[in-house]
Amino acid sequence: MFEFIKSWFQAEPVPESIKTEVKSLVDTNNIMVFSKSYCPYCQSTKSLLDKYSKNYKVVELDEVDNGSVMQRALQEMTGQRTVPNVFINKKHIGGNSDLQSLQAKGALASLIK
Ligand SMILES: N[C@@H](CCC(=O)N[C@@H](CS)C(=O)NCC(=O)O)C(=O)O
Repeated sequence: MFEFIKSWFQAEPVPESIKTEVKSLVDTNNIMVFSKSYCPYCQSTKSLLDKYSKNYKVVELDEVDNGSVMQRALQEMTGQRTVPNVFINKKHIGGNSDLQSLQAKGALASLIK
């Protein structure tokens, strides 16, 4: 048990290649969503984005090989560990609640355009 707790706190550093992969996804997609397929908050985010365009990029972190390491890279980059983790035009937006509040303020449409 102690070993398990120790390994949790002493996780391997995130490889540069994974950080580069995450940055590249953010840089090459106007709307980038890091998601998990079973996550209800992610579903809300995708439903909202669908109203604007189907043309956004989603990576389901639970369905790709390096998903958990990508999630750690995102935490290092943004301070946010949870999904969805949303970027619009390379800018970190935050999670579903952040996206929904932009929508409620009427600020999302202009951000996406
Ligand atoms: N307030 C957050 C809640 C997001 C959240 O709690 N997501 C869960 C998945 S449904 C999560 O990331 N849990 C940790 C994990 O999956 O590693 C938001 O609005 O995006």
